[in-house]
Amino acid sequence: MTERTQHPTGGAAPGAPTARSVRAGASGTRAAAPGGGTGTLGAGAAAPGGTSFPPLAPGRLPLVGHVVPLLRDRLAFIRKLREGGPAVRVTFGPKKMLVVNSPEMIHEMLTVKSGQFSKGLLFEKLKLFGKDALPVAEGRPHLVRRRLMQPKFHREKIGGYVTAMRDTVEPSIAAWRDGGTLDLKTEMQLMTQGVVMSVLFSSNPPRDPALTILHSVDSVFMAAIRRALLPVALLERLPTRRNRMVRDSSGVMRGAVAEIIEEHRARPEAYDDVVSLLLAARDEEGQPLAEDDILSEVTGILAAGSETTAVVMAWLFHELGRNPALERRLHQEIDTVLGGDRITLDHIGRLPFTRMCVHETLRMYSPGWLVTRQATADVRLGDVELAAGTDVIWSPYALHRDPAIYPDPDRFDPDRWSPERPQPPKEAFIPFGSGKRMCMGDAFALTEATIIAALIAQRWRLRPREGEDVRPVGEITVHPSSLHMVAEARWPAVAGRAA
Ligand code: HEM
Repeated sequence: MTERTQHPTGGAAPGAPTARSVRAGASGTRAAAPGGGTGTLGAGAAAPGGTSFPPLAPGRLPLVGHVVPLLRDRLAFIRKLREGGPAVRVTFGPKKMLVVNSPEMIHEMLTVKSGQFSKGLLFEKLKLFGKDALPVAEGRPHLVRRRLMQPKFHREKIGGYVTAMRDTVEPSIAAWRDGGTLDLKTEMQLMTQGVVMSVLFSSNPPRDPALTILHSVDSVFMAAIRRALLPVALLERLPTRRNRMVRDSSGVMRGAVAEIIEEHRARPEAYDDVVSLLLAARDEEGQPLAEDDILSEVTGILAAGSETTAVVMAWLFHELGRNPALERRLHQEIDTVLGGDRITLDHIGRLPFTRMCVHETLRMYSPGWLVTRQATADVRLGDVELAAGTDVIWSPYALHRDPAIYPDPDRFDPDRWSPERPQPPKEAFIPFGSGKRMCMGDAFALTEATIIAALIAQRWRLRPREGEDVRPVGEITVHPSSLHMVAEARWPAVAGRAA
């Protein structure tokens, strides 16, 4: 597939249609082209003032729009849209959306023009986790919450989490059986959920209750992405079995979080973590946060911080499993720097190849394949005018696999990140987003990923399971269709020894 259409500088690729109209379609607004055009583009001159009208993506059917290619393969669909140039229009039934491909336009939207955008459709649906949780809150409530929570995520603070992160994941890794088969995505989910819960909420439930929480978070995530892409919102309100399951899952998840909060209330002196911070917070009138707000916030952090890092770790070991030469380099680095020692903060800065592997996984398998925004006012992005109400999509996954920015984008090549090689422009590598809504857990995630990678590589080689077809699937994150790997002890004498 030729995916390349657009240069990182945002210029249209050879063969991409030339724009001539002025207004990108907002939901419910007719996308009018001057001269009574249909809104689709033919070759034409740019409108006066240098405004362009994004083309409609090919493959649209009457009534359903682009639902068919989307249903067939979400990730292939979103990547293919890059062929349409810097921005392209899609429709899902009556929903009209603008997909922004150009790194410069994405950057503009997330940074200098962020005040003219709300988080949009996907995050509306993610309110299933709590209506004002940090990742979905808007305006002043968002700002206040972000300022409140930020101290727990500062880079300097993260160094203090290293021991707790290591101690949380080490026992599970040490308990793997030599020759045993692992469901790697679930293993990683349990580990990253465990890290968030123990480091930020001082709670580390045993495997079975942890699995229950995991499944309920998964089920709510799946519902959110499905609902965001559903052509008709009404369907999510019907009393179907699926919708009832979502409500039940949400109840399970919030119930587990409520227990943690209750324990913190009962013994406040025993804790100094995110939950204590929320319990101690006072608003401008000196009032504590409402119980429901605390619940939403804790649930939001749990959801935002577990699945993302988990899939990155699963993909990292999948790639190492099929690239033995890279795996050997990782093992060499770990053996040289750590030897048989337990990882500490001091080691983390001395693992450049491990960090490059994490970076390359974040590029190739950026967990966010679909991020939304909605224009809250008429706004211009690049040379495209968006009417207030326009729904926008951008895709870290598609951006990071653009062959014009990353040659041979489907090849796992950690050396791309070597300081000797030319680096992509900073707007073109944004797995954590950018601007005021940028991931608050970026440093947390990178440290955690390095620790997990090092701990696994210190003890194990993870071999692909024969005959397994591992494909990326676009759910809330880009996750493997199925990923089982066989654990082979690197040092059989110590592999089974619990930490
Ligand atoms: C590899 C792991 C991760 C990736 C790739 C990732 C990615 C992202 C992205 C792309 C956003 C911004 C979405 C947008 O612009 O609309 C975001 C937001 C957020 N992330 Fe992460 N994330 C990761 C891990 C974490 C972790 C570990 C935590 C916390 C423990 C976390 C907490 C958050 C929060 C609270 C927000 C909302 C920030 C705001 O709206 O102000 N993330 N993340």
